[in-house]
Amino acid sequence: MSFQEEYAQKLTTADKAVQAVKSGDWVDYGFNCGTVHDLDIALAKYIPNLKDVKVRVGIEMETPKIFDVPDAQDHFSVYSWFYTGSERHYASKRFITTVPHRFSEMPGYYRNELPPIDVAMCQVSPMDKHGYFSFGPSGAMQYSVFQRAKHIIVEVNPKLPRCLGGYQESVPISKVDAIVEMQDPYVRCMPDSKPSTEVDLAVAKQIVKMIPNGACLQLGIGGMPNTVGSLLAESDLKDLGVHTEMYVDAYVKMAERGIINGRKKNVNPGMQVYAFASGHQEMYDYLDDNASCMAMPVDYVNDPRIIGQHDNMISINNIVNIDLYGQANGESSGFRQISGAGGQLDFVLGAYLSHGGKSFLCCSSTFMDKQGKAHSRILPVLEPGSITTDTRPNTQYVVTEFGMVNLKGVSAWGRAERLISIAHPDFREQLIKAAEKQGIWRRSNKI
Ligand SMILES: CC(=O)SCCNC(=O)CCNC(=O)[C@H](O)C(C)(C)COP(=O)(O)OP(=O)(O)OC[C@H]1O[C@@H](n2cnc3c(N)ncnc32)[C@H](O)[C@@H]1OP(=O)(O)O
Ligand SMILES: CCCC(=O)O
Repeated sequence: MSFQEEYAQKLTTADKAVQAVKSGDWVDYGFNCGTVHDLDIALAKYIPNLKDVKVRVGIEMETPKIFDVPDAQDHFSVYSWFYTGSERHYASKRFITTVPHRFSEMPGYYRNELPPIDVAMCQVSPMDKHGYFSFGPSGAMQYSVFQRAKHIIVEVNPKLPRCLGGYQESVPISKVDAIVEMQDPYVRCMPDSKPSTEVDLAVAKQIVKMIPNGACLQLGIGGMPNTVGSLLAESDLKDLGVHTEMYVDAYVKMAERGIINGRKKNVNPGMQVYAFASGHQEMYDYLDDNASCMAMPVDYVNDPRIIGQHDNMISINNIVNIDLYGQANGESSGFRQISGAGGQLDFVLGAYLSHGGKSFLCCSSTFMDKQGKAHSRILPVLEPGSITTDTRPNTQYVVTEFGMVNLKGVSAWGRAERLISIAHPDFREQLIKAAEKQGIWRRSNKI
């Protein structure tokens, strides 16, 4: 049978395809812009017939339609690898939970730890002449999701870029059980980022000064890494490389200006290596069939041992807050889950293993709540419920608009002193008093 004949045989409608889902099943929805679209609409109609379905999602750019099913918790629950606004805003409905993970380990969870997925679905780009569907910008762990899945449905999106890669970036038609074609195709984009503030720029400028020519970059999710990317795109730096979990818009600008060429990369020279890509249409167009970009599984990209092999690896990630011990929280506000750990710790660890490498955790010194009250992001201790994404010995550079400190090898006294020095001046006295009470303050100027 030719690939085209096999395609025709497996082609079905979204409404029929979702009938493969039974009560009690584990369903995987894809993630990022690879989250299914027409299949989601169909399942939202069908799922009220079912009970106890468990659906895995992550990095949702649009709220899945199943979230709006009436009495959702009577029919299914959602396990999110990484919250965005969708999960945050539905959290009170109690059908969503998060799954703590280190992203580099996730393919292993699917292969070895988790119950096999009963019905696995994701978006793919159109089949190539060899019978393969590309996972597009959302490869990362999709191959491992399919490895033990009992039933596989792909949703073909002709607008999804075909992302070339090293391995596990695509699936052959022989492994697929059903094919659905997206009716009004488009690729989901990240919401437009808020314009950079003076504070973002003050943080970004300090980091950019620390980046040498020939460095290899990882920019994390969120406002500040984004601002650093924009500054880098306008900089005179040379011969930068990319080895990053998440490919973001700023890399395109840097590559088009010739700032990124990967010439100095000692691993995968010349290639921009990434696990998934989240951004806007221009970036997706850039990635399409681009032989200088390499989509790789996340257990390769985020493996700290691989990250550490890159000389001058520069990792830049955002945090929600940090305490005077240097414990950094990148994912929650007390008990409220905001996002996820993703690959933050993978890159913090990997960059430190790199010859000349540095990891930067950044945040504004204060956070303004919805009532307009300012709160310090540098705290005496993390609030109850807050998650320690990076434990204290792993934290290296911490940056706010008031400065940058390096905590590696620094004592408890020294950490408190350094972190207070980059806190907002309005909070420094309060922090000193708290540090005294906690027994970690001595005007010592000792490390
Ligand atoms: C995908 C990846 O893993 S890339 C590799 C690295 N991985 C990571 O860095 C993962 C951890 N980091 C992150 O998730 C992000 O960088 C964050 C959450 C730290 C910052 O992301 P941003 O998009 O800049 O956050 P933003 O400032 O828009 O805030 C997001 C939400 O958190 C809330 N928030 C942020 N800071 C605080 C705070 N100190 N206290 C209370 N709430 C807060 C905001 O109000 C907002 O909530 P809302 O949209 O429901 O109103
Ligand atoms: C799907 C999970 C993505 C992440 O953890 O960054």
